[in-house]
Amino acid sequence: MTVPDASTADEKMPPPPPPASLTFEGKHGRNPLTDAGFTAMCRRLPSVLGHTARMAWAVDRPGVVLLLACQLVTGVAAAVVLTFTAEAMAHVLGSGSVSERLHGALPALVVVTTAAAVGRISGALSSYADGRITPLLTTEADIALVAAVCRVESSAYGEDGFADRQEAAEVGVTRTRLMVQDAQRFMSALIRMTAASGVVTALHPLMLPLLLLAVLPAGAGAVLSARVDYETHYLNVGDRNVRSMMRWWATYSRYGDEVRANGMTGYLLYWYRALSDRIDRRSLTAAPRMLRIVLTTSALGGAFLLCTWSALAWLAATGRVALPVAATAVVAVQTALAALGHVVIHGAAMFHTSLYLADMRAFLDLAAERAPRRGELTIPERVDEIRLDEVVHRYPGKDEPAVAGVSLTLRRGEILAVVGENGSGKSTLVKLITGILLADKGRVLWDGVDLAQADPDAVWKRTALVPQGFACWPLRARENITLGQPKTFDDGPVWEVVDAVGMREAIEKLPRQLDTLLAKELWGGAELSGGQWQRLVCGRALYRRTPLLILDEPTSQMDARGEHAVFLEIRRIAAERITVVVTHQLENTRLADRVLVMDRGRVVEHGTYEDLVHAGGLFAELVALTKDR
Ligand SMILES: Nc1ncnc2c1ncn2[C@@H]1O[C@H](COP(=O)(O)OP(=O)(O)OP(=O)(O)O)[C@@H](O)[C@H]1O
Repeated sequence: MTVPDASTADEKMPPPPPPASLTFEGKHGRNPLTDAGFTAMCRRLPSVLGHTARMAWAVDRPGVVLLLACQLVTGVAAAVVLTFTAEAMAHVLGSGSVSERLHGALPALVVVTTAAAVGRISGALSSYADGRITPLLTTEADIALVAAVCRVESSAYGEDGFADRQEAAEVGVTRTRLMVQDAQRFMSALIRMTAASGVVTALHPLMLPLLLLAVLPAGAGAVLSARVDYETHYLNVGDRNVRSMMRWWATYSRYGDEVRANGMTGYLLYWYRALSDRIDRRSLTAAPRMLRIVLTTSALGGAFLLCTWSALAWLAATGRVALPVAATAVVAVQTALAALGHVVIHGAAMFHTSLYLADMRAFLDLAAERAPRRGELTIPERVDEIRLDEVVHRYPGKDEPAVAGVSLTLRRGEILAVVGENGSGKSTLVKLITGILLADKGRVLWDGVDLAQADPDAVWKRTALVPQGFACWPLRARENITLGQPKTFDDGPVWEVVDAVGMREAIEKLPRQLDTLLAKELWGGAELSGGQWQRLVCGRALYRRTPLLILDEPTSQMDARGEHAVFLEIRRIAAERITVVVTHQLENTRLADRVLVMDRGRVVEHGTYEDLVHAGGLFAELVALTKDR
């Protein structure tokens, strides 16, 4: 394992700590294998088949009809091949000259050839139907997952095990691709097996039980291997989740400068390798178990198979079955054996896939439970007053509330500045005002409507937010402004906000102006500076023209000109809305009608800039600190 460069520079430095050991546990961590034995597999198969069939039916009905028809034709063709093989054998091994015997067998051989050809064609058509259905099915599952995550209450992200369950569900989405294939192969093998078993049983009743014995060990082996594989996957979910996040953070071009200039590469690679080693170790522990399972079940299967062939030889040698019948039996046994083997193998594969699909479905159920269920109340177009009544919010796992009993009234036309030291609860307060988070205690009322009972979409339709950590969408410049509200028929309103945030010159210099893709690291296009991005994000909020405008540290990366332009615009449009600005630039609070000072989740001071600066409290202290440099 490589030790990071920074540490090796000093021999006495302790080795870096390994990544924390994470397991897919938490309160949702219940390994589904605890109830997935062999009987559970048999019980699960019809429901998994049914669910897949319903999903497939919803996305491609003609494809499903084609698939089912092909399965049926394949089965009938297999039965015809076997039946007419028996007839052909009877002629070939019967009495008469060679040419007479061949002549007699000819019609049956023609039927066998035709049925075999039909079977092959329907097999090819089945694969075609699978190829049609599977991509649509995977896309549907994928979109369902993305939509579910986008809709959950934002508090769900902080829930124990939520991210790991999402990661497990992502694997379920990728495994959806195998489900139709597994189901199709299972069904086709089942039909072929039924046809062949009928023929075999007709030849001698002893043959079928012997055949079953020959393939059952292989089936048990496949199920046991699937369990071991899933168990390993289950143990690795947490580590894989962290590893893929680390991978993204370490390789994302936006963070490349920090990684390089702070000498992080060595440690990040150590981290990445340590996690990968841990995952590999678990997988390698599983390998000998798998080998033991395969060897044991193969040996058992081989022994039973020997018994089957010996029994057939004995039946023929003792005259219990006629020679032509014995010859057909060889073909039928081969067919039944192959089909039975496939039934068991593909049944086990479906069981395997169904374990992952179960994770996906369980996550979708969880996400549905976490979807907002607040009520249907709507919010008027124009909001005159937002009132907070003793509002408290505590994040899960925290002892202290982030907002600890805040009462406040915001009125239309007013600008409120919120200040306070790091961690004092400003951003949390903003999230409570917008209904992103709901109050644990107390109420947030928009014109008398309690946000806990209001339709969140109605609330967010009337909200524009510049969050502290904003997104630089890999979209065109235009969509980076209109995203969330693409209402323009021409670019007039877009240019208006571009002007308001002083970005006209920068946008006009882009190769395709508003059409320029702002995603250099992905597909070319252009890149903006940090401050330019922040101006654009402010433009995005201003473009919405909503009754509530909230800006959380909106100008932290801007130059003086940008900051001036943004605050001028905020002032200009303030009469029409309620505006909240969170800032550490205390001078900027001069533009506000009122300043709210927060400390440890509480409002400790409240007034105009002039009042507070002379009040000798926390605000005055913070202002003095900004001047003492
Ligand atoms: N998602 C979260 N989960 C758990 N705790 C959180 C979360 N977000 C914030 N906190 C905690 O809540 C408290 C208030 O955080 P908040 O982000 O509201 O502070 P802030 O005043 O906006 O700070 P800053 O000035 O640094 O932006 C902090 O103790 C923080 O650790």
